[in-house]
Amino acid sequence: MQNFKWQRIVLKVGSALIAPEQNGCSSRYLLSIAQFIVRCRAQGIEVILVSSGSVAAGSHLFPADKVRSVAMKKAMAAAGQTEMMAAWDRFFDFPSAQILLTHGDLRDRERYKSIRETIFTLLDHGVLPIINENDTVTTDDLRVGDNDNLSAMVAGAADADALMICSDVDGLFDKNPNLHTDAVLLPEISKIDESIYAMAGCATSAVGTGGMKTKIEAAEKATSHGITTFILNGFKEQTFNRLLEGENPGTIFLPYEKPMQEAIHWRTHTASEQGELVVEGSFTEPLDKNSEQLNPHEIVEVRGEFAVGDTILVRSDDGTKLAKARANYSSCLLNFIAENESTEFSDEVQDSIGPIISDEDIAVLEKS
Ligand SMILES: Nc1ncnc2c1ncn2[C@@H]1O[C@H](COP(=O)(O)OP(=O)(O)O)[C@@H](O)[C@H]1O
Ligand SMILES: N[C@@H](CCC(=O)OP(=O)(O)O)C(=O)O
Repeated sequence: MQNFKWQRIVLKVGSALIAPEQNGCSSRYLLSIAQFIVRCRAQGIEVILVSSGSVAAGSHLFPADKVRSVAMKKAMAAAGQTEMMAAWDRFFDFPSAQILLTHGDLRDRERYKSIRETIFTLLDHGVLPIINENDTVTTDDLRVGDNDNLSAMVAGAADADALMICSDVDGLFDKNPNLHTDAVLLPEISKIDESIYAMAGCATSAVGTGGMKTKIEAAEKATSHGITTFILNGFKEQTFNRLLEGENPGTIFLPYEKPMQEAIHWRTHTASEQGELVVEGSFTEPLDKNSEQLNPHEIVEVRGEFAVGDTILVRSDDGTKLAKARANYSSCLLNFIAENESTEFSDEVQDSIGPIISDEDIAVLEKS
């Protein structure tokens, strides 16, 4: 028996729970999840719902006998999203709000802060945020691609205490339980490493995206921010009763004892790098204390094209990933000053613009 004390939770619901027959939305499994949301709110726990299912819900509106192009899947998402919102709304006598996001929104620091403020304002006014990826507008470059990772980014943005990923299996098993009858459920994970990822297989349902791999990635993102993460079976009503009784009905991933601060967590797990700065190997530790000392002649290579404000990966010349940082210079200007032999010129530029990377906007990475 555990004693859970949550103030704010993010509940992620997979497609198989929304549209088990891919024939519009079904209330079959949503009722017990909706009741859980109502009971949490009655106990003063704030809830944010991340709901998949728009593609599966919209599927029945399009011919099944044709190959489904990307454009058709986007159309299914657009049509299914309204069905999915309507399906949730039927259960609640409080208002809900739809938020559709892409990775392009979350990795931009200003838009990320704006999303945070909107979520907090909705919660302050008793409105249930229902979040999904904005599948209709995403491109390969802009998408998160799966709602497990999206829900972990949302949990970080919302300062949640717990992330509950509701799926079609009881939790994480040592191998895929849909393929191996002897698979064993792992009730508690205290450290996520390669051995945990090695157990994760792909989705086996027609509607799921990412399988267990993306759920473990989500758990890693969330627990490093101090957010307890669960993988749960959303098909079973008892899952939610047990949670409310303080029991773990699935797999619990314990939070890091020393969670990352919000800005560092965002830079590490949500912002994606637009380019790379390869620096001399001598320029290493402690990077978060001496990053401002980086001088242009220690730059070995500028990779990719990036603008001021983008996130860049700082790598040492032996290939080690050192940090993710805010680019205070565009790739174009950095190339120019790195190639210019004159120290006087680079000093002048730095006097006017400031350091190439700043101690305030850097997330040092574990060496890899
Ligand atoms: N080690 C594992 N433990 C549990 N499930 C696993 C494992 N490896 C692969 N899976 C698969 O992951 C699926 C859940 O992921 P997915 O279909 O993407 O669900 P959702 O739609 O809820 O996100 C399970 O149905 C199962 O087939
Ligand atoms: N954004 C997509 C869901 C993508 C996704 O991650 O699905 P799932 O693995 O079922 O959580 C949709 O609404 O259909």
